[in-house]
Amino acid sequence: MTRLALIAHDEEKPEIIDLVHAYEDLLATIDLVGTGTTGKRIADETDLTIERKESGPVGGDLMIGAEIAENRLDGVIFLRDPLAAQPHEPDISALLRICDVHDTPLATTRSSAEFLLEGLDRRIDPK
Ligand SMILES: O=C(CO)COP(=O)(O)O
Repeated sequence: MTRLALIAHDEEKPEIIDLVHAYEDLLATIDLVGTGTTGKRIADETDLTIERKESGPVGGDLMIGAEIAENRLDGVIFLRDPLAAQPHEPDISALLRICDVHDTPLATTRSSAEFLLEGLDRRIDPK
């Protein structure tokens, strides 16, 4: 089954909730995993089931990165706040880097996330 990680910084959480609502039918067919707070918001505010790792700043980003290293993930949507420094910047950099190492599709903005989801949709259900 296709497995996708969903992560958003606090300023971007409304955006990821909106994105998830827009693609809820597709996402219901995908195995979802998220960082702690993002995952809780998705679980509380949609009908989707999502596995929750730790919160990003306390290791969640690294836990997602570990799944990439194990080739368990087909994609990562990580809506980052481009205007605020994060205390766990080294963990964020590690996650982005390991996506590059494994050529795991990574989207860090709304529009690129939509491209990623459309691509996963075509892969799941070729037309
Ligand atoms: O900080 C994050 C990503 O770097 C996201 O973590 P939360 O989903 O727990 O807020």
